[in-house]
Amino acid sequence: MAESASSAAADVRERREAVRELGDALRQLTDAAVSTEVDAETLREVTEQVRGLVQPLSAANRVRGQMATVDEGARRLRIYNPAIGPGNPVAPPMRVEHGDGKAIGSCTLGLAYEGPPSYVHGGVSALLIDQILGHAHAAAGAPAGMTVKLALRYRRPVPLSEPLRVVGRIDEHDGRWTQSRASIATAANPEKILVEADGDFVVPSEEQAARLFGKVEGLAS
Ligand SMILES: CCCCCCCCCCCC(=O)SCCNC(=O)CCNC(=O)[C@H](O)C(C)(C)COP(=O)(O)OP(=O)(O)OC[C@H]1O[C@@H](n2cnc3c(N)ncnc32)[C@H](O)[C@@H]1OP(=O)(O)O
Repeated sequence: MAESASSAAADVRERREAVRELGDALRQLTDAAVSTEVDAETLREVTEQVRGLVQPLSAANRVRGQMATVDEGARRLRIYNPAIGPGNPVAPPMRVEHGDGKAIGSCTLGLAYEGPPSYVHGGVSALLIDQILGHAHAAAGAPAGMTVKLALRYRRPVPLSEPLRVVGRIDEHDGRWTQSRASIATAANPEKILVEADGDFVVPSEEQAARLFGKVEGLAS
């Protein structure tokens, strides 16, 4: 029994590693796809090859309402999270550390995240900010809730292809409700704030949580 449990755990670890490798390969592919200038014939050849990859992956899959079997609980490691998940090709992925009651994220964004030419799309900045504020709750020891308000000020454009520093912290904590603050700067010039944001988060009540998430399979708290 103990042996089969440890072999199941080893299998999940192995799949987790493979998911990360696939995520890395897909990010390379995405970067190549949004920066390519090859001719139409080459584009169509590659399209056929990529279509051929869908079926093997879909042979066993999950749908809405099922947690990924490679996740580690709802709050610890979400491997397909679109901001930090190494398995999600949409994710840069941002790496997050905690220090001094704050959450600090690092990432470099390529052409897949371009908005104004050579700068980051404003919606991508909002994604990173929302995520870092989630981690700021953990860094401050506050219960993690859901974003109910996010206000961003885009003070200067955020450059592509430069290491970024994303910082989030909690200002006020009152029961289920928190007020928080975040910023984006380049790692090279962390004092010059490019984007700043205020966010309000609310922890769903038991009744709200049951209504929103009660039917999700594999959801560990
Ligand atoms: C390891 C880390 C991983 C970190 C993982 C990182 C995760 C990334 C973070 C991503 C987060 C998201 O994107 S979340 C996805 C985007 N957000 C959403 O979809 C949320 C949608 N909104 C909702 O579903 C709802 O607003 C709920 C369920 C969240 C809340 O319901 P509600 O009806 O709006 O609010 P309600 O129950 O009235 O409760 C509000 C509570 O807050 C209090 N409250 C409200 N305003 C204030 C205020 N100004 N000052 C004090 N308190 C206030 C109220 O008194 C009440 O407390 P009391 O009187 O009851 O005590």
